[in-house]
Amino acid sequence: MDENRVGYVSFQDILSLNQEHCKVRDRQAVERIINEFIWGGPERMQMVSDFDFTITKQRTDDGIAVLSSFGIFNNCKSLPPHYKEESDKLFNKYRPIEIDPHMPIPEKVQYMIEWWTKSGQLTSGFPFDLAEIDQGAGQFKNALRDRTHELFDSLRQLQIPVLVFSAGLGNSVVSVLQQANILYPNVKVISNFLKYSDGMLAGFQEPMIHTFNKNETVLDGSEYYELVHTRDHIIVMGDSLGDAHMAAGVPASSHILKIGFLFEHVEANMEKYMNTFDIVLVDDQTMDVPRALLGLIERRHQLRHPHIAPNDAALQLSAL
Ligand SMILES: C[n+]1cn([C@@H]2O[C@H](COP(=O)(O)OP(=O)(O)O)[C@@H](O)[C@H]2O)c2nc(N)[nH]c(=O)c21
Ligand SMILES: [Mg+2]
Repeated sequence: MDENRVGYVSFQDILSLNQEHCKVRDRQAVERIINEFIWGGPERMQMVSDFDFTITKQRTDDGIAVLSSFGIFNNCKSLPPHYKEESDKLFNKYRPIEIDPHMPIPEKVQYMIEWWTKSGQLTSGFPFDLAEIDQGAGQFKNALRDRTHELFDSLRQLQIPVLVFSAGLGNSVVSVLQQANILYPNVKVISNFLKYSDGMLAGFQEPMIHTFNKNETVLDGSEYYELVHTRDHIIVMGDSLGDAHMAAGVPASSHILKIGFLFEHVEANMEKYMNTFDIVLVDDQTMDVPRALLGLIERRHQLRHPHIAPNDAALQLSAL
């Protein structure tokens, strides 16, 4: 990408990337990739995002804790008496393994398969009304990052496919997105969905999505893969280190920009986040940075296709 090319955008001109809480290890690399995105246009873009604490906030204005997608389910009133207790036992056993900094990933994978399998077995053999999830999820439709609606509107207008990846419970994810009115046709949720047999819950549908296969390799051969595999400009967003690998499985030549939202134990985590994500946003509860990037892509797109009316004044360069 030639820095002298007309329309080349320099890092220092993108205001949202120059904010104090926006940490970037390699500004030149980020500048280059953003310019690739701008020149490639919306047709080459896709977005891959984690759900829990990436689309939902890590910290809310009113201090109310946001439940994870599994948390929304576990909170449902009609679950059998010992469900929560048993589920907590599994959590207390496997969660430390999941985040153990010393255990090699292949070893962890076995444990994660065990965890999701046992959780599926526990989530079996009793009736359950999905409306309960809707009730629980409804509380969190307003706990999405500020300006999530604007982000999803732009993605829809630019026809950029969005993959929401969650190793959590898909029914909760879909319910929150639906009730927030952002589950547009360009948005696809890949996650674990409840299965029913003879009116009773029967665990989760295949394929199992756990922490370490939560990436585009699970899409192989699917309809969605066909839709996105030529889109080699990818924005990845997540709040956990593992989320940075969600685009694994896309062609090696792809340009991937990784945005990480860091909130807890900022100092202890900073180095790892900086080494893992291209852009680290510290306690940023908005979608302003991804919106700014889309704004640049959209603006160039409009210059090339002037017959397309600007659809969101807030996304013009002057507002970035
Ligand atoms: C099988 N299982 C996995 N988890 C956790 O759910 C998370 C879902 O993974 P995720 O959606 O990829 O990550 P995020 O929540 O960081 O956005 C995993 O990282 C696990 O820690 C689980 N959490 C609960 N409460 N119950 C479960 O059965 C269960
Ligand atoms: Mg998350």
